[in-house]
Amino acid sequence: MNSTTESPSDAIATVRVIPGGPVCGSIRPPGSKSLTNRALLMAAFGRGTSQLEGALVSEDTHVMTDSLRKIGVDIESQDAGRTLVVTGVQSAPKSDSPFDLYIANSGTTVRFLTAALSALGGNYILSGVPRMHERPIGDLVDALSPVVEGRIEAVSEGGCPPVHIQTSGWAKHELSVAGSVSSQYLSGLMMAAPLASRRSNQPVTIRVVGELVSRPYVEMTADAMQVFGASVELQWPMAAQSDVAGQGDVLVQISGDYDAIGWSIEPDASAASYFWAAAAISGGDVTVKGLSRAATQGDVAFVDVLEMMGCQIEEGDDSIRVIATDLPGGQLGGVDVDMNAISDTVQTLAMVALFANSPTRVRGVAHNRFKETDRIGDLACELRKLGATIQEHDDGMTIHPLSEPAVSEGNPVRLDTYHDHRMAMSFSLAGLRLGGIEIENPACTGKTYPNYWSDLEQLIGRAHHWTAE
Ligand SMILES: O=C(O)C1=C[C@@H](OP(=O)(O)O)[C@@H](O)[C@H](O)C1
Ligand SMILES: C=C(OP(=O)(O)O)C(=O)O
Repeated sequence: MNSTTESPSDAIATVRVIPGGPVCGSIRPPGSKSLTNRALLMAAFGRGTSQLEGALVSEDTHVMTDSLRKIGVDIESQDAGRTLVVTGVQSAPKSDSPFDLYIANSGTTVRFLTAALSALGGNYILSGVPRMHERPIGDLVDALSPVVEGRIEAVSEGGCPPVHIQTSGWAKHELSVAGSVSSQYLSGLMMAAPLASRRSNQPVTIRVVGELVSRPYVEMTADAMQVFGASVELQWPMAAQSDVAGQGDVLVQISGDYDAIGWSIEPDASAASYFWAAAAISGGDVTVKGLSRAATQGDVAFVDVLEMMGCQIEEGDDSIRVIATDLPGGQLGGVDVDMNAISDTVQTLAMVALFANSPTRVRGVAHNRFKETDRIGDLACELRKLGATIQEHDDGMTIHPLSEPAVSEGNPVRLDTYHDHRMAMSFSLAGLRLGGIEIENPACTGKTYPNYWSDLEQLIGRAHHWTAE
């Protein structure tokens, strides 16, 4: 076993975070994945040249930029990719054969591109890693099939990628989509709408049939579209109407087009959750810079959950600080919380919950089973390896305080990450308190946070232990 401060490459087999005292300090996470991929898409099809500052450089944004470049969008990269200068295209790229676009395991990329390219027109095949070919996109394809001039198909079993698109755009301007599996379908359709309006000169109306998960991401889409100059009217059903057929539906009306803009992208709030949780778990005090409660990203609400558990939250002009040095009764309390709106932070919360003095019930996240991995079943399986008692529910889980850990420095336990960046980053938090946690394939954080391990080392002030293959 060796100790180094370098970020892991694929040759690194495991990482161990060395437990220690309170984590105190401040950090600015890299740019938001969700905002970077939205901004790239709208700039790519906007009128003129946009400049995006503070962009995320990671696998999920690489596959978006690579795909856009492949179809003729000019993207100039400056400052190691953190500044992107994007010149938009307005018409379908010409090619005799389909454009083969590789989207790895990026949900935003495949869902946003599927909708946008079907509206732009052209011939494309979008494919990714094996897990991507198990992640549903059928509801989006079903929404587009009656609307496109041409054909669109998700060819893997159960309506999953690869996606084959051959269209000359949308022939209609009214669509219905289901939103119970992912909000990215609706976000994709919303962002594609201005491309369709260009041809028809008509506003586009989208109706969401039934439940819609991850609402803040749809609000983020609407906000970002407006920044780029499109007009978006989002109507949320009143609670009292939601039992009446057809009247409980979310309705979106979109008109206008995308202009070229200069835009500064917020730091990633889901990434920030690990640092806020590090304070909570270790009895520390951590400030995340560049985010406030007014951020466009719903995941800043993770600090509200930590507040319910007993942490103190302090908001600065451009920062949020989590203080856990003086918890009531000296301990975190368990919570019963609906995380439908902030589902990417469930794994983070699960780690904090292990160190609370009462159980934590997470509700409303059945859609977490369709992400990079089954983030309910697989998470429960790994937590049990640590000796935790976990109850799995259809819509979430109950995490009991870890009274007798089955892991220690002398009795190490290897945790699988399932190629899920959020598994790896979350497990590092348990490592702040428990010796012997070996996290397999730490390089998988590259999906959204390639420098996670070195940033964590810097914040906690001690090096991790790495083992090579
Ligand atoms: O629109 C987005 O940028 C995202 C929406 C969420 O997905 P779901 O809508 O599938 O929950 C989230 O989990 C994902 O990381 C990013
Ligand atoms: C669910 C996630 O990503 P995506 O759906 O964009 O692949 C995530 O980043 O946690």
